[in-house]
Amino acid sequence: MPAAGPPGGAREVTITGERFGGPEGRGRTGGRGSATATGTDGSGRALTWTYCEEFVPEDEHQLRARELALELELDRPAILPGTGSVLRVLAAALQARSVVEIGTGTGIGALWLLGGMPDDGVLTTIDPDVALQRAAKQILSGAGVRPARLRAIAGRPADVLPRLADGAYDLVLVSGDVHGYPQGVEEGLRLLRPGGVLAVDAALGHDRVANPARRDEVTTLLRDVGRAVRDDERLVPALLPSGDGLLLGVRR
Ligand SMILES: C[S@+](CC[C@H](N)C(=O)[O-])C[C@H]1O[C@@H](n2cnc3c(N)ncnc32)[C@H](O)[C@@H]1O
Repeated sequence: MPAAGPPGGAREVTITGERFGGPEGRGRTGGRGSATATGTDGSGRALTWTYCEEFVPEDEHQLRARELALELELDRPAILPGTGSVLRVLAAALQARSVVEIGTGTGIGALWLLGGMPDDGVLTTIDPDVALQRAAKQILSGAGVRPARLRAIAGRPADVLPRLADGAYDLVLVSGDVHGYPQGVEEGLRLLRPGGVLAVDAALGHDRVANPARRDEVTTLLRDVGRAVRDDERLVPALLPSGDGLLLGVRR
């Protein structure tokens, strides 16, 4: 499957596995695919991106969740493995016992996060789609996640987030609907304890955010969210090119 790779010029990338991205989307695999990439600009950036995405492979449960996301044709792409592995590292480094995820999807992000959290850690995951959340719970249960570790709340994040306690969380992942990102970031700041981490998935918007010629609504919104996190004095920011971009901020 030919697909464009990360910024850096013309290139050809062939990745065996699932499709990801829009017209400028990068190729993506379910974690077991073979990958070849030829950076015709000689930069090797596409090859590097693919290598990093496949560096920490996904397990059978994550692959099942990814297949389900493809079958259901979710309007937003699922969290990619490069992003998931960084989230797991963060959860483990923080020894995160309380994590919030906005946008459950089919449970891919949840599996990565829970994989890094201690055994008594609880993930609160919010999604407006009840049926999807039920499917995610089945996948998580099949992966051996105890029910006590999962607080799945079916509802609109705009309604649910204000009910969560101030400063009580180690990590907040903002994913799901991009239009909810500004509120997700603001609520995340309120929910995080000092030293906690705010993470925003898909922050590079299929490579459009970095391109100033792209001024469509979603790209502009993502760019604004990035700047807001970068310029917020309550956060120590970073933007990683993993997956479709992972925007991070540590709560001061
Ligand atoms: C691909 S994102 C899920 C990302 C997810 N964290 C993962 O692990 O892949 C798709 C999800 O966003 C959810 N969604 C739709 N509207 C939403 C909203 N306003 N806020 C948060 N999530 C929303 C959809 O129901 C769907 O489950």
